[in-house]
Amino acid sequence: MTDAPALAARGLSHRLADRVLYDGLDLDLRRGRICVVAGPNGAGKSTLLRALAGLDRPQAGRIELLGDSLAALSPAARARRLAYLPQHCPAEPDLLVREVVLLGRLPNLPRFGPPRDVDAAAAAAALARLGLGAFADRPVGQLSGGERQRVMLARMLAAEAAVVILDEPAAGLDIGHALGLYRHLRALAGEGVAVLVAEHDLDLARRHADDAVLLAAGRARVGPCSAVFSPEHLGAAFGVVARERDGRLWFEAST
Ligand SMILES: Nc1ncnc2c1ncn2[C@@H]1O[C@H](COP(=O)(O)OP(=O)(O)OP(=O)(O)O)[C@@H](O)[C@H]1O
Repeated sequence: MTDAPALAARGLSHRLADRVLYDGLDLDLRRGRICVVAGPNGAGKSTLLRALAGLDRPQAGRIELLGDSLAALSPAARARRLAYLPQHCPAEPDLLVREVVLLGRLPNLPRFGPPRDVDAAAAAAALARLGLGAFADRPVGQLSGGERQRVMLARMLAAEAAVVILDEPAAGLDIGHALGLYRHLRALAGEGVAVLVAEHDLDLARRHADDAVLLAAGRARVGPCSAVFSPEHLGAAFGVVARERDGRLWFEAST
């Protein structure tokens, strides 16, 4: 693994008509590491993730993906390097689970070419990894919300991208599957992928992140998870009283 970040953002800014979401934000995503983005509702997490994924042009700043300007890459070239799982990810309900997962290989296919053996193998591996083998031939519209979320995760894994960006992937998952999700993300990181996740569950975030971004009230704290997600910073960001006991966070409404 090289020391160069897989994705490097410098000076990112985003302003709404009436407020700033972030201004001059610098962030490096490194292979082998999980970075978690947290912050109150409306703080700008999804906005930041969309910019880092190349879906929206940042209002200011620049982003490099594996050494190239993100803005200069074609959508297909970008998607071969970076996979993005949005917060709400619709899927055609009649498609079979195996077909949805195979769609994750689209950026890798030769132009107008059918899936090759290598694509089928990557999709099958992603299905197996998420424990979805038994669902492979079911229409995705028949699955529960949590099952569908795992299918979308498998679709993202099938792309075999160097950087993965996930917007609240644990939302709607039971605790077992949420922990399983982070186990998969840690395994991905162990394979040299750079992982960025927006997460509302601060205990999950603190347990699994190496690095962190805390967005609140127009300010971005960026750095090692242990420093950024301190009780003091979290309490201030969410407007609550935060304490740490036995390594766990406890929150109370501030009076
Ligand atoms: N197209 C848009 N035009 C104007 N404002 C927008 C637009 N998209 C998002 N916003 C606003 O930008 C702010 C940040 O939205 P964003 O979705 O990034 O927040 P978030 O931190 O992901 O929130 P949540 O935790 O609720 O998912 C919100 O106040 C939202 O209303």
